[in-house]
Amino acid sequence: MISVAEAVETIRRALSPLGAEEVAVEEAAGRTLAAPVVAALSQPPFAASAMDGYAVRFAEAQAEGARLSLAGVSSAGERFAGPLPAGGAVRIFTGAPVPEGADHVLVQEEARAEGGEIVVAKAQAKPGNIRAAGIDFREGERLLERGTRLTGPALALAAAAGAARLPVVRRPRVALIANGDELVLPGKDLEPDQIVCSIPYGLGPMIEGWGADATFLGIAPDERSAIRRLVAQATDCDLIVPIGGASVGERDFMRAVFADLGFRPLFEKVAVKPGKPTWFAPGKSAAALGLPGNPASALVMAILLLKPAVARLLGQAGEARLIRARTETPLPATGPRETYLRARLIEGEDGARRVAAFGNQDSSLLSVFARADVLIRRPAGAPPASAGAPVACVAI
Ligand SMILES: Nc1nc2c(c(=O)[nH]1)N[C@H]1C(S)=C(S)[C@@H](COP(=O)(O)OP(=O)(O)OC[C@H]3O[C@@H](n4cnc5c(N)ncnc54)[C@H](O)[C@@H]3O)O[C@H]1N2
Ligand code: MOO
Repeated sequence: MISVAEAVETIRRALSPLGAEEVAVEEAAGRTLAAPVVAALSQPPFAASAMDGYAVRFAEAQAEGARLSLAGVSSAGERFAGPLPAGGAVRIFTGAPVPEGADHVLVQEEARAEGGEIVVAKAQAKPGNIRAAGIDFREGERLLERGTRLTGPALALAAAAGAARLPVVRRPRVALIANGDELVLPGKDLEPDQIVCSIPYGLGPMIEGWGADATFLGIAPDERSAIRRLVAQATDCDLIVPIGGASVGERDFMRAVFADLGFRPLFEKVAVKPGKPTWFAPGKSAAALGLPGNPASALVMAILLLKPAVARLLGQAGEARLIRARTETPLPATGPRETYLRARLIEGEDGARRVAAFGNQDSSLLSVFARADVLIRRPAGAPPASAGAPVACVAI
């Protein structure tokens, strides 16, 4: 059995980033850059006032009571024509170009207008209140790297730098296939021995949140031909995620059907709890990542393996950021599999973060999963941890 880290590495090696397309900046939220954003202009393009007041020469405006003659106005959008005359001041507004020759903006609260003159009402300590041209970024500067997920602030930066359209990676298409004679869609009356198929309704939004499109193709009964029919519908997908039927039971057909269809298994079990019967098999045009049928196992493995798979297709670095915290409760020793415990973070008043694992970690429990915000990661073969011990957590 391979470790989670090896499984992630295997998946990353087997998949390659998808092609690019161009979208308008207002359409690009949540997309991933396929090429760096390079500034087409400098920001600010000119030295700009940071305050409303008067553009002056510091040396002429330093002393309280100094008088300067008002030479004109510089507004945001319309600059004062010409340089600042000797002994002069230019009325200026925040964001307006600073006239040539001025090296200070006297804020209006520290000045008095008297007829055509400005009187300095408070001695000035040092020149300031001017934003130099290009302090945010300069033309030609590389601002955002390829593989960056476009957040609001990143898009504001791209727009400020003159990018009206952006090269982004095509959204990966992920198909979900449920499997099991016992499963029915939500809202249907249950016959005896049936349960509701729930996992796709959790995976779909998670996948969309990672930047891919998810389609639930339906439930295949435990029958090879039915599974094959659903797989055939996933033709234009990049990833197929069969759920359940992954284990060793006589009716666990998933891996076998995919193998028959030419998908080449690279791993069939992972040394992790929950989620051991997780498998990965790249095919000709798509790769299959099979998740276990137990709901918590499926969702844990989606976070640990499906998320990095989507990140790889998007050309992202995809390193999971770990959250450090101290465990609120003692934790048992782990067995030979790396173990992930559903848990809740508690922000301590002292700024120290604590994390409380739920008491029941059964891999069928969605009631616990829905209340969890992190997974505590315990290494394989770890000894018991006492309350207060530091642990690493993965965000859900
Ligand atoms: N003898 C062994 N038995 C099992 C082993 C093992 O190593 N030896 N592994 C166990 C582990 S660990 C897991 S996890 C499960 C997963 O098995 P499968 O992937 O084959 O899952 P199923 O048997 O199809 O289903 C398990 C469980 O989950 C329910 N399920 C399935 N799909 C859905 C869905 N879409 N929505 C909600 N619930 C679903 C299903 O009804 C079962 O209750 O195997 C252990 N057994
Ligand atoms: O790994 Mo299973 O996923 O332990 O319940």
